[in-house]
Amino acid sequence: MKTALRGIWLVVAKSVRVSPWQSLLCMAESLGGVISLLQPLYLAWFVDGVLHHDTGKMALAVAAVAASTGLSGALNMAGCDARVRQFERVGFAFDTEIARITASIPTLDHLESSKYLDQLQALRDQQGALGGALNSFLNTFRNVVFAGGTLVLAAGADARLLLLVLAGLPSVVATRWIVRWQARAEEESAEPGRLATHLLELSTTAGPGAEVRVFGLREVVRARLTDAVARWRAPMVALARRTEVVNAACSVFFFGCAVAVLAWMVHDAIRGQVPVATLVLAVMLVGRLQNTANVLRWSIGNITQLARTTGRFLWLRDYEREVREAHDGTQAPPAILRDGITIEGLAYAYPEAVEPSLRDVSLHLPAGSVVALVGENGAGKSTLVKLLTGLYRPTAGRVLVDGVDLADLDLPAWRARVSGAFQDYAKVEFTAQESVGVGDLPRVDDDREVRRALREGAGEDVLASLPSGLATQLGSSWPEGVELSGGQWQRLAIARGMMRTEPLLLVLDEPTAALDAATEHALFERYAEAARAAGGRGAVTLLVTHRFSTVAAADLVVVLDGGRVAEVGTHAELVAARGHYAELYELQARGYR
Ligand SMILES: Nc1ncnc2c1ncn2[C@@H]1O[C@H](COP(=O)(O)OP(=O)(O)OP(=O)(O)O)[C@@H](O)[C@H]1O
Repeated sequence: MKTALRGIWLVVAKSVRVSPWQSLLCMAESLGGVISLLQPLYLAWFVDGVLHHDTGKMALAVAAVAASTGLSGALNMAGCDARVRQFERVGFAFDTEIARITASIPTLDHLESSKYLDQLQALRDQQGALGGALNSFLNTFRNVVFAGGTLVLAAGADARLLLLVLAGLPSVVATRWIVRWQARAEEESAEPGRLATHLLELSTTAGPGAEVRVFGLREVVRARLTDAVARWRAPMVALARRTEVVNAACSVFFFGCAVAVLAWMVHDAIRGQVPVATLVLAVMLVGRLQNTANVLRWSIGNITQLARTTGRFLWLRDYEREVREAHDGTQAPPAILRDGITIEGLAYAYPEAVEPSLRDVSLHLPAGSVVALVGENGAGKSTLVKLLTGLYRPTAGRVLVDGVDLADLDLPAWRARVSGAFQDYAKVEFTAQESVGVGDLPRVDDDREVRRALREGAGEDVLASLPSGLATQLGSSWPEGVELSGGQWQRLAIARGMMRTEPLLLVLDEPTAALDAATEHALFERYAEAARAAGGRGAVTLLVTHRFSTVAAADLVVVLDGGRVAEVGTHAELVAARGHYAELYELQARGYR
């Protein structure tokens, strides 16, 4: 109930914010409903006038029917029109807000959890549904007003008619089941729905298209897609079938009761105990009373649906607030690093993961140092990088920036002092200038800076190959857009990471995997030189790589193994120690001989 009230308040407040005047006009429909409510009464007056040869009463009844029909028709039309318009505008306002909230959640954890992804999928699947929630509320409001009026009219005509309200109760109870089935069906559909979207992407986008064809996966993908779509639709189809059966049973029960009550009243009318006008009114009201039962049913259904839809939105909003509050640090990051970054007992487990991916990691990354992070696939390197950049919240332990806990720092301000290139780099399909320039938004239009970043990020060749230079639109799906190779996209991502000139933490998480070993080595040497030259700022440069030739140039090498720190030292120290690092280094060196 509390969720439903919160949901109603949410949609009504949004509607008023979008347009107070249209919101008011939407209510005109309910007023029209109230006016038309009294029509059976006018008909009863008319019948009474006929029976008692009272032309005045007949004329009054006709005038009342004509006036109420005209007025309620006009109000209905105006209200309905306003409602349709308002419903779209409110839906759009909510969809925009969902996009804003999703993008502004400062961490990435929610995008790694299937529970959160299912909720987001349900919100995305039901695009415009929050506008529909306003519609549901307005319908419910109109229906409840109408139902209440009908009940008053029925009670005034003959109390036995109220028995028909009881006859409608099974359908009200059934609605609660239907709503529950509906919720379960939506939940059951969410995961296969995501799978179907993923498979559709696999079979219709160019990127995975090559592997799908080379490995002959078309049939497998098609079969899985058919299965996923079937699993996606099946709960809904089953729900529709069950709902129809239950509804039909409820209608049969109601009409059985209605026939019995009317027969009872006819019996009394024959004996002169019930006036004919009342009988006419009763016949007219039977349909409306069934409607009243349906209305109550729909209202429960509508409000529960509204509560569920708005509940997902409120969940998203609350989640964003919760994440923001968990990162409520306000301290500004230091202008320069003096001590460096200290990691104390850090652990991280991905949402729903059984085992933590990082545990008990303690390290000191001295100010001004170039640190190489190595380890086999799945050792936890990228996870550590994301914790240092504040993209994940540690499960345990902390990260200290010059002695200040990262949790106490203002997260956006810390992010503004972090730069780099990531393993899952983004293909930003803007112009080349913007694609690189967004690495430092205030200087996105500064083409000298963009060219410098391209130079430092080994992206000059890419620029030279673009037909309109920095003005070239990237991405073949856009008009005159140019597609780039994987390595070219990656170089642009590296250049983007070079846009900020004063980072305190520069992260290079395997940004060079698509480059040859010599280019990677040269690039890293350049980073290391630049980092040492900028030693006054104390920036820490963190390079994640699998190439040991590159690692040798680092001041400090950290070896991760199974989520723990296995070794720490300089390249020379670790080779001399003849441990895991020396073994991996020797293996790779042998490969090059
Ligand atoms: N989104 C995720 N959800 C659950 N587990 C994850 C997720 N991402 C990574 N992991 C797990 O965390 C562990 C560490 O992964 P991480 O990506 O940090 O390794 P890595 O050392 O960077 O590997 P690679 O060299 O392959 O990039 C792995 O066991 C991986 O399965």
